[in-house]
Order: sequence, then structure tokens, then C-alpha cells
Amino acid sequence: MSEEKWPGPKGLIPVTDGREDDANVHNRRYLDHMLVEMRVIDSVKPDLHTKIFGRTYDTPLMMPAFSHLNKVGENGRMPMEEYALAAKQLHMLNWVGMESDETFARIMETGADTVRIIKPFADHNTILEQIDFACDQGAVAVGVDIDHIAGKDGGYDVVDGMPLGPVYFADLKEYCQHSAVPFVAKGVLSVTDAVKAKEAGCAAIVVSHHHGRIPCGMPPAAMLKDIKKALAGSGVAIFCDGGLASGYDCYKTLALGADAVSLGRVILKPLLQEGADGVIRTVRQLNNELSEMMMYTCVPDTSSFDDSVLYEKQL
Ligand SMILES: Cc1cc2nc3c(=O)[nH]c(=O)nc-3n(C[C@H](O)[C@H](O)[C@H](O)COP(=O)(O)O)c2cc1C
Repeated sequence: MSEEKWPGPKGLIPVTDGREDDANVHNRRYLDHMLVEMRVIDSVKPDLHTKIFGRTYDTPLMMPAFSHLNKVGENGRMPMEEYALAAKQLHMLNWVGMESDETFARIMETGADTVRIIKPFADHNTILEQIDFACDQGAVAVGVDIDHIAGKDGGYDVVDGMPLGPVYFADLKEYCQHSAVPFVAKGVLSVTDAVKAKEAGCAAIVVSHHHGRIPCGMPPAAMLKDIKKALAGSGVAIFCDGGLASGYDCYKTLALGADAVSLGRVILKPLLQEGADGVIRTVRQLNNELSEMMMYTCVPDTSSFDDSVLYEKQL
């Protein structure tokens, strides 16, 4: 696999090594093996507007929860502010990952509707404080990336000197009750966790393995059908990410059951090279590809996806 798709300096930005235990490899393979039948009679140019957390956005594509992109560009802005500006201009939902309250406040100043994802810190007070800060700043939703627990040494991970820890069901329940805005469990890759997140009171889950944190992980999109069935009628929104590199990948993930999808490394290179302009160009391209595929399959709007158009090619 070419590094072109997963750009960035090794160490800072995860780069797939192409080994069989790298979940990114299986993810790519799964998406590539999903083929689509054609339904063009009665098809029209689709409407991409999508309701997320009760607000209507121009697309079901969302910005990623990125972190650690702190290098300020010549214009004085950090990459996380740049893609927030792109989100605002494209009228799409913005997400951010681990960052200080100060950085989060700067991102909110862009005016982009933003979801804050907080690390599963061992110190739960930090989580509660960051939830409160996000709510005060006007975040649309908050959440925890529950899949970032294990480190490579077999213990709890430590990020920027901050120890991470377990997220028990009772913790998740507390965060949901504590938050003044909808709470999201990011990093669900099983029906078991999806049901626990629902029972804890989460308003949404992100079906994801966080760019392949878990070795040998199932492709997130492959888990969607079962998770959707398990959460049917609950009102819990199901989002998904994982190696979406084109609007066609986004289409397949939406057809498989995601209510909206998160972009990730597909915007990293244009973001780091060109800032907001590069992100805007990339997202427009992805929206066009999504729209094209919806036209080929007679899907008039984002609430009308149908997985019966998909066929899994023999692996
Ligand atoms: C540089 C970088 C930083 C990230 N930081 C976070 C983070 O702080 N919190 C989080 O939940 N996910 C974080 N992620 C994971 C993304 O939100 C997303 O789940 C992941 O990249 C999967 O999408 P992709 O395969 O399309 O890249 C980060 C990803 C990258 C590439």
C-alpha cells in the first residue's frame, strides 16, 4: 500500500505498515471489495442535507477528531483551526480530539459547530472539567474516545504525559448524565459496546477503531449492519470512520447503516500542505463523488440509503 494515502511524518501521524495485523489493511480491503449495482431509472440529483444532533448540515460528511496538530502556520493558525474554518465554510459538523481548553476555545472562535472528544484520562475530574468547558464554549456534543485505553506496552497509554485509564459502564453513565449536551462514545467496534453505550445514555456512537489502534481489528463499516440492528428504535445516532478515502467509500459506509461519516487521514495532507483551502477542495470532491454514486443508485437524499445495492466481492 502506498504511503501516499496515509501521509505524514512517521511517529506523529499513523502510517500503515501494510502488515496483516494492521487493521487499516483489512479496512481498505473490505471497502474495495464492496461493489454496487446500478439503479438509474427515476434517479435525480440527490440532496445531501443531513440532520446531526438536531441540526441540519450540508453533507453527511464530518470533520475528523484530530489532535496534536499544534504547529502554527504562517497565518498564525493551527491546523485544527484551519479545518474548523473549512467546516464552517462548507457548513458541515466539525470534530476535535485531544487538546487544551485554550486550544479548544480558539477552535470555537472560528464559529464552526464542533464536537469535542476527550481522552479517557485516568483522572476522571479532568474529563468532567473538559466536558463542562466544552459545554460552556457552546460545543454541539462532547464525548470520549473509549478505544484509546491500551498502550503498546500492554498497559494503559500515556499521552503528552497524561495517563489514560479504563472507562467503566458507570463512568460512561456519569459522563452522559453530567454533560449538558449530547454525549458520544467514540471507538465502538462491537454490538456489546454499542448496547452498553446506549444503556449508559449516549446520544451517539462512532463506530471506529481509531485508525487501527487495535491490531487485527474488524473494519468499522463491516460492523455497521449488526450494530444498527441492535440499536434500532433507540434514537442513538451511528457515525462511522475508518480509512474513507473517497466519496464512494463514504457512500458504502452510509449505505451500510451510518447516519453520518467522519473523514480522517484523507484530509490530512491537504490540511497540512494548503490549510483550509485544501480541506475545502478535498471535501467538495468527496461530496461530488458521494452525489455521483447516489445518482447511480437512485438514492435521492441522505435518509434513503439502502444496503441492498451492495455486493461483497469474493475476498
Ligand atoms: C493526527 C491524528 C490525530 C488524532 N487524534 C485523535 C484524538 O485526539 N481523539 C480521537 O478520538 N481520535 C483521534 N484521531 C483518530 C480520528 O479521529 C479517526 O478516528 C481516525 O483517524 C480514523 O479515520 P481515518 O482512518 O480516515 O484516518 C486522530 C487521527 C489522526 C490522524
